[in-house]
Amino acid sequence: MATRIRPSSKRCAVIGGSGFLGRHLVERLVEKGYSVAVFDIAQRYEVPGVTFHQGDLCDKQALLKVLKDVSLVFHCASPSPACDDRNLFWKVNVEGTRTVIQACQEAGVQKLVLTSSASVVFEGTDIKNGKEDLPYAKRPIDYYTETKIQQEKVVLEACSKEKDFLTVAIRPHGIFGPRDPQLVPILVDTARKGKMKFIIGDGTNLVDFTYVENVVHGHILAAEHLKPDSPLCGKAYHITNDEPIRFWDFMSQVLVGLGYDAPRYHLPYALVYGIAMLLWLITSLLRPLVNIKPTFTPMRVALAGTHHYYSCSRAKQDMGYQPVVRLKEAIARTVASYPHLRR
Ligand SMILES: NC(=O)c1ccc[n+]([C@@H]2O[C@H](COP(=O)([O-])OP(=O)(O)OC[C@H]3O[C@@H](n4cnc5c(N)ncnc54)[C@H](O)[C@@H]3O)[C@@H](O)[C@H]2O)c1
Ligand SMILES: CC(C)CCC[C@@H](C)[C@H]1CC[C@H]2C3=C(CC[C@]12C)[C@@]1(C)CC[C@H](O)[C@@](C)(C(=O)O)[C@@H]1CC3
Repeated sequence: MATRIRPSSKRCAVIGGSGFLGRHLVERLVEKGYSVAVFDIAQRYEVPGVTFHQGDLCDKQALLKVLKDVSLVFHCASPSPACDDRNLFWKVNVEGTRTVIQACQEAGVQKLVLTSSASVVFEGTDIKNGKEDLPYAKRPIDYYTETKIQQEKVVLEACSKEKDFLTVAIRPHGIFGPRDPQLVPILVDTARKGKMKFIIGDGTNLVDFTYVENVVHGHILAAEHLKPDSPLCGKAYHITNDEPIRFWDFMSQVLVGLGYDAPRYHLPYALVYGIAMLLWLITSLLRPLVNIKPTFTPMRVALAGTHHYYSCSRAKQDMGYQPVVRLKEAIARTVASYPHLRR
């Protein structure tokens, strides 16, 4: 019987490696001596020693070419949550992830690390120190979350010691840091439009914001601890900064750091949420005619006005996780990295 020659455990592929998290992950993997192949629909940078493969993860043949000689795959690709395109989310996050699993199994990949999201358990109501055993959201707040739930289920169910294919899911929350295309740019855009004067709710809600290097650290630890006899097989792990902060204090620190005023006036949560729902409904109905993207979506308002912070004790226990960059330093580094967004 022909025996398959196993590729080195340091040969990996990063699907979605051109994105914000993906690129930070690629850079750290290279520093740690991994040989890295990036698979993404777009190539946005170059790193010596990293090979780039442009393709859609829904295309199994394209994936197979890249995965045939790697033992470890990180899957951190997703359409942007802002696109709100249900068909695209299902095609890429659910069907595409099934294709990734099939391609991994056919190519003989041994480990798959998925970037999921802590929002898979978020329904718009308070979560305080949430653990991984919270049930998946029954009524996910948007299409992105709906498909992140299905994606995580598909990946964790595929974990099989018999097939020599192990999977684990990392659930980060509110990733921020240099080059993030979402959090700081949207925040500054909102401030420039004069809409960041208001605090939604009483302003005391605690939230996790997680520095990108800590998220990267969690992914690599997960990959290195994922073994047939380890507790990680087929499980999900919260990775946070382990320093919940008031949502509005975080926003204020970033805004003030960039020279903008901190929000001051309070608006009732229920009122803003109601308006956001109405706007979402109207823009959805108008979508065939015009594509309007409201700043205040129901998801953003829910995130801004509720508690949502998560325990990462499972990651600490099973993989020795500890954040490597504290929040104060993380905010300072992030603010310094956006000189072009200063007032
Ligand atoms: N940013 C956050 O706050 C956050 C929080 C929790 C989880 N996540 C998850 O982390 C992952 C990375 O997020 P990010 O913020 O870096 O997003 P990003 O948009 O910067 O990166 C996603 C990458 O996926 C690629 N991609 C999209 N569709 C693809 C396809 N069909 N085939 C191949 N590549 C494709 C994009 O080109 C992009 O480079 C996502 O899975 C996201 O759901 C993000
Ligand atoms: C207008 C608003 C009141 C203030 C603007 C800030 C806003 C842009 C960010 C604050 C929290 C962020 C966030 C995500 C996107 C950007 C924010 C809404 C997130 C929805 C991106 C996808 C992730 O998977 C996420 C759901 C997660 O679990 O981390 C994010 C949650 C936080």
